[in-house]
Amino acid sequence: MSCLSACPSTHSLSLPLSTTYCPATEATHPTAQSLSLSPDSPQQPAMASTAGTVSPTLSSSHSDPASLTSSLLRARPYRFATQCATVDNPDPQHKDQYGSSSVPIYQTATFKGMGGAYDYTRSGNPTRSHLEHHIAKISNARHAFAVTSGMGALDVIFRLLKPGDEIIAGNDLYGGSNRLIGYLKTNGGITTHHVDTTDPESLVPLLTDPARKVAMVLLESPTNPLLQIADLETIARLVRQHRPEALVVVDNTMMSPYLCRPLELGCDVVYDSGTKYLSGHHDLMAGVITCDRDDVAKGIAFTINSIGNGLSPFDSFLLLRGVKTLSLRIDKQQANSVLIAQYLDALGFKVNYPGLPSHRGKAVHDRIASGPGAVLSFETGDVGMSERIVGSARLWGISVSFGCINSLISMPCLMSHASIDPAVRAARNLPEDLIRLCVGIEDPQDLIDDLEAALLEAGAVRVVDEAGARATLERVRPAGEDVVELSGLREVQRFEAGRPEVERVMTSAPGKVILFGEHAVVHGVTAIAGAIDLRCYCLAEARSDGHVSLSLPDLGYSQSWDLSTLPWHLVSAPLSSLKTGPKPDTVPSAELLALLANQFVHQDQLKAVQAAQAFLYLYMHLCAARGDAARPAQSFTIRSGLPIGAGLGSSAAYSVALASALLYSHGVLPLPSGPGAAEARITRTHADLVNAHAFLAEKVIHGTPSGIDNTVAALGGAVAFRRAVKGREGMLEPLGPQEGEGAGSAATAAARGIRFLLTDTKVPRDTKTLVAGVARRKLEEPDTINPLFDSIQRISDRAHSLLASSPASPSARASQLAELSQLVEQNHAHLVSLGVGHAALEAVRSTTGAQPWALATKLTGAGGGGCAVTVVPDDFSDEALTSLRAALASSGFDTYSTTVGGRGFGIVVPSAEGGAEVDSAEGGAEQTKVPERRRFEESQGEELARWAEGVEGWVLA
Ligand SMILES: N[C@@H](CCSC[C@H](N)C(=O)O)C(=O)O
Repeated sequence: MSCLSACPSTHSLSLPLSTTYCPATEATHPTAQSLSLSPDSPQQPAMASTAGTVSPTLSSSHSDPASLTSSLLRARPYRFATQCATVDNPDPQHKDQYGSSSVPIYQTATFKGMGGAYDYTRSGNPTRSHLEHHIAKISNARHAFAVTSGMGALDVIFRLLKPGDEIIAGNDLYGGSNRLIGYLKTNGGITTHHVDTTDPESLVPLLTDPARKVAMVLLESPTNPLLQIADLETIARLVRQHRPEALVVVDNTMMSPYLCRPLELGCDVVYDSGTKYLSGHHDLMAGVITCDRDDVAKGIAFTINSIGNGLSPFDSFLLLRGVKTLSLRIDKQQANSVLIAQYLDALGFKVNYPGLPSHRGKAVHDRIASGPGAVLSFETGDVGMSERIVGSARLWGISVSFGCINSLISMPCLMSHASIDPAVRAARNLPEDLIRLCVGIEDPQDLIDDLEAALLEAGAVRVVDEAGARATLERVRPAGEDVVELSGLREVQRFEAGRPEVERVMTSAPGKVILFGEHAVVHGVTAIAGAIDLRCYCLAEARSDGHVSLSLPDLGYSQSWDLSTLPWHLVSAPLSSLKTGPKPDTVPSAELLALLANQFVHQDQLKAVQAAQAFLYLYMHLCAARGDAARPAQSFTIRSGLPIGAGLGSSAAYSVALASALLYSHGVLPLPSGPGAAEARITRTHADLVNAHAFLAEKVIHGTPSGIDNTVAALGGAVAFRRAVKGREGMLEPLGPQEGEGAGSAATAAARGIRFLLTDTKVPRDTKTLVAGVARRKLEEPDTINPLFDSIQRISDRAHSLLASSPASPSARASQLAELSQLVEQNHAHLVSLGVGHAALEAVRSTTGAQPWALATKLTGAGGGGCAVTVVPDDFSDEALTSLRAALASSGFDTYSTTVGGRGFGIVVPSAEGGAEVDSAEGGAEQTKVPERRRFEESQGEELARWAEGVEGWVLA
């Protein structure tokens, strides 16, 4: 396929410096293998989708299934990793006469003859052209240029400016860029205004001031070294609106084209230091520039030829080789970074990393990029301590730069940002004690071990308990920080721990299954989810020792806190009304979350730490909202009858069970009552209050959850949910109980009572990557993906009306289930086409779809592994279900039989003659009787549900 010859501004002698890339023609697979292959073309060009399967509906309805399947496979553009690995420059001028597998190094200064493509390597070189073509391809850019360093790239870009022009740049930016900006001011008559680029509005006064000659906006996101986030998309829009002639230029080095492609967000020019992630091995210096505008490209090409800083043939070869493994390296470096950021965060350091839920810019970053990257920074509070940590590290190399496969540690103020005047650093709030970590591909445990040794040797942490596999550490806080804590402590010591209103409360909440619309829901399509009858259980009990504790036996976690040591001063102002709970747009306080993170000794258990953080946040929030000085001393034990982290809403079930236990035990909600205990009801208003609190807990755990999971867990039934996107309002419509019916009393949804079989493939998946992959395909292949979303919307709409109706007869019910089964099959086929299938899910489908069972199954949730959901018709016998479960178990899958659309959260209402009580309750009036407590704490899976059924007095929403 000859992309370049098809493009109007083909590589030519007059413009030999850059390669013009034509994404429309080359984004898809190359043509069949032939002798004219260019170097590095894949030997197996038909790389299948992730799932490797195509909708059975599509293939079976076509007269020639093989050819349709084949053409569908061929029509798909390669994914990013494949694009990186396949160097495929189809320009006939670049074909190698020997078919070399890698691009040769044209180590020559001159080329013989006249009128050829090349004459002089300063002006152009085939090895560099190959590299530039490749960079343009993976950046989805029309033009790309390779120069001798990242700063060389910025210099070339700055030469698009004229004396008198003005630049807007960030407060936090790389020291080398700042130095060049200073040079421009002194020698080029070009001035720069530094603003807070985390707030797009801060640019508007300069953009709209007619006296200002703003010709360029220079952005980094995340910034170097504070990892702050600039909303590139919004800023580009504001610049386009107010100053259309100005260029938006982005230093994308931290992200690379793998994680962020600013041209797609509306920016004009993007540059990367190729020294870093693109090459990956710190064995060359390079810079790359990409842009779409032909006039800008022409100016850049002119400068590079004039000053002669085009990348040398040998470095072009090395960089091309490095790019091939870009996504592979970043995936590993990023995964390591997340662990290291969590480790430092849990120790109580102030960590700057957009992969942490508490990062201020996380929501914006998640919108404009597909991963947090592999650079993070943290503060110790003391310059000397930071110097000792850096000096004590061994595996972490002390070095400037980042993006290398080896992990590096540095102090920006002494190294990469030393060229910024200390007074300017102080004015721009760049902490002198900041340590920057650039994470490599080593084993993360070795990295953490080395860091931990350095922290210990530097006196930044101390051991508080050496028992167990890993010592428990505590951060040693510099003197300045103690003052803050002490003032908090003085304040809280005025209060005494009290007792809860209800001495013992037991609650539960269901998990959920997404029946239709997963993935598409992210893009504004309706999703349908329903409550399942696997539940989470919470037991809250009074204690009298001034502590609050949390025990999560399923995660092997237990911790208690002295109430007087919690940072109460940060929640002294109530965050919400007790009547309505936290508002839907309440954002958890990053400051409080950061301080709460100091409270955990088990930093290595991410899920448990997140759950505990949500617990403390909710507990403290409720105490503050009650305005009650007496903070009740309580212990909470929470068990999960749901598989954790399998996409069945275990965290929402946890949040709802916890929120309801807190609200009832603190007396915010009265215990449900009715004319007699049997008629006790939970009202919709009370369920909404539980839901509002649970949503806050979900935000603490997940950052920006949609709210669908906690709503299903609180209210039960089924819901139709649509996100608000592109100015269209969102929707969260319960398909089950309505106000006045008792939150969960009426069987209005046909979903109630429909049996489903859930199968956990136990294949771990990375939801975020799968979601990002679909989003990327939507951008790259709108003509393929948008029709799939439209079809999923039609499926959800149909399911919505089916589930909202109540079939009048058994035959109507049978037809309803038959139609639901068809929708399940169709939705699954679309999900596979979106690329989120997995062989294990297909194995489940082939078992459930085989005779004698012949049931419809789809993946549920993120896909790529995880769980599958199978519709079980009413006439499907228990024996058949047992044999099907046995067949699935023999393939190594876990199965759960459930009904969907059942009841929401529940509470055990105390009764005088309840079940046998086995442990001593401490005083108190009302309390739930808990039979066979050991079974509650120790039984597994369905045995836990059986235990719960034995507890008398459940009232369910
Ligand atoms: N001595 C060099 C420092 C290079 S810093 C390299 C890189 N951009 C980083 O952020 O680490 C200089 O003064 O330029």
